[in-house]
Amino acid sequence: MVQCDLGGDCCPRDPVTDKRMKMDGWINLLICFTPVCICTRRGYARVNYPSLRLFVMTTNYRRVSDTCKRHRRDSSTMEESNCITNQKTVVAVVGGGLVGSLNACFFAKRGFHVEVFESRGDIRCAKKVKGRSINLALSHRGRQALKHVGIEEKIVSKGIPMHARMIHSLSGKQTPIPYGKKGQYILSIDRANLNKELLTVAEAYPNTKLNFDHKLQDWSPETGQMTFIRADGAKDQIEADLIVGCDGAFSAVRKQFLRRSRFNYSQTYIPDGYMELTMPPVNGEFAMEPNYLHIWPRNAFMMISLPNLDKTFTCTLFMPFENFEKITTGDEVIEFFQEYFPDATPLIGVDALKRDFFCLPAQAMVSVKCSPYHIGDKCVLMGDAAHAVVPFYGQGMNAGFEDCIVFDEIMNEFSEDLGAVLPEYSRVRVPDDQAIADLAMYNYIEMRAHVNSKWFLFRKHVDNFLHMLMPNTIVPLYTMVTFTRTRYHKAVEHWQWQNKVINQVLMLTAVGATVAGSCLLIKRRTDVIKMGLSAEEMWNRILALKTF
Ligand SMILES: NC(=O)C1=CN([C@@H]2O[C@H](COP(=O)(O)OP(=O)(O)OC[C@H]3O[C@@H](n4cnc5c(N)ncnc54)[C@H](OP(=O)(O)O)[C@@H]3O)[C@@H](O)[C@H]2O)C=CC1
Ligand SMILES: Nc1ccccc1C(=O)C[C@H](N)C(=O)O
Repeated sequence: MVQCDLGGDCCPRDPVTDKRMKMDGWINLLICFTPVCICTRRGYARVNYPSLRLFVMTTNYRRVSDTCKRHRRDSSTMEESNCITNQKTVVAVVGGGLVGSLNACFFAKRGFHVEVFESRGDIRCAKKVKGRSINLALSHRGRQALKHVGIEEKIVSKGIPMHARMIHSLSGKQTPIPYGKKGQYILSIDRANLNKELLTVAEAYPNTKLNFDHKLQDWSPETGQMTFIRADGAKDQIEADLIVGCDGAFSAVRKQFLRRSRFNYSQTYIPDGYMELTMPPVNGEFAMEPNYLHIWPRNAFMMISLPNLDKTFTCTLFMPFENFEKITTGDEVIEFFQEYFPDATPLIGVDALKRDFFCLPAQAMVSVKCSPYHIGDKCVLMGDAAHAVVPFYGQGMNAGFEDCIVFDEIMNEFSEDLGAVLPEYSRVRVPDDQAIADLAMYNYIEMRAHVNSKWFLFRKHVDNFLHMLMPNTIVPLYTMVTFTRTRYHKAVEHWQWQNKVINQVLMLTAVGATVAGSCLLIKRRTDVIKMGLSAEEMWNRILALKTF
């Protein structure tokens, strides 16, 4: 048994011979460089398999020793043995976005040698971070994952709690609808900052290397060999034991899956697009109440607004593309905003609206479902690469982060046997990710239309009241999804069951009340007549109640 103490033997074993490596790093490097140089003469830098292996072994030797030293200080025997047994496994995480960088931390914690390949440059050095920017809403699942890598508190301290939806009516009246019980909230988070923090945490592991400007072009499921194109057009060929595809909704890793039999795939663009606008601070303060997710629900479309740390709000208008296309001039923009968002118009500013509305065209939103998520013991998809969802539940990132926890839990359960872990991960995770994809579609209708309905608000009160009486039996859907780690598909099943039960109970109560009321009326017919109410007036009063 290899010991992992400072004075003892902490050398990694050669993955092929299983002998302990005590080679001089310099000799190793020399051997490495020979094939690289020959290939460079052909016009591109090609790192072939044996050289990468040797290179990885060299770096492993150094990095794994460091990891072991660190673990020894933590005096965790379990971790020590992990870092020795896993030294052979090279994990390539493709995509250094939110899920990729977090995943790198999970694998690094296990002592694997982790290489992250990201198509962009290092966003920590960029002046402006390109790409989608719909505000993130961090909730329980995402927080649990961040806690696992020790940065929950840091990220939470930079988030803005949103305790409730704030509904803006056409007349400008604002009505809050709490997300859950007192003290329950979601957090408005800056995506770029979170991504930067996660990259920094990943990089701090001595057994992790971040490779920016590496865009995956192709890979082989048989050998695990990947071809990357670098920013200067040069190609790198790299091999890994496990490829983790975290390269987003248009994943290049997933392309290989599409060529295989019995791989299910669907992609749906919704007919609506989104456009982001900024609401600046007023006199250095937030222009509206900051601790809410503001919604202007207009049935067929909506605008939402989430607070940022710089006291601005990011307003996002979600609307069918055809409506966007009807607005072609600055005056039409103002007319549209005055009609549907009169209270927000002066806060965003007429000039800014006229200008910003035409800066970028409305962006599309796609939902991707696929299964399974793995190929043999070689490759697994996570985050948007496995399940891009529309943004309306604010669960895209949380689900992607939870993917990392679920994978980690299964790794424990199956003692890191990738041949068993990967199929189990697909089995467990596919139904949950598909459930949240459907819920995200549903939540658009809830946010833009249902929140206007008195019946919906009444049902919310009923659900909350019953939840208070029977906290384990009746749990509002939003609570299960956002404030617990109830499996998404179980949450949907439970929601459907409790809806049926509550609606039946309400129906019976209504019938009972009507019967009782009618009996009373008949019994006191004379009193009603005395009140001078005609049958028609009675009927009108009943109709007035129906709008409720
Ligand atoms: N609110 C928002 O605007 C956004 C939210 N999110 C949230 O984050 C969640 C999870 O995101 P995640 O799964 O990490 O996906 P992301 O899209 O955030 O990250 C994927 C990363 O992989 C990179 N990439 C893409 N193709 C390749 C390739 N061929 N080779 C190497 N790198 C590649 C992407 O770069 P590039 O972008 O240049 O293609 C990107 O940096 C989403 O579900 C969503 O909810 C994510 C993005 C935006
Ligand atoms: N972050 C988002 C981005 C776009 C659209 C919605 C959200 C939400 O978070 C919605 C929230 N969960 C809600 O149900 O009110």
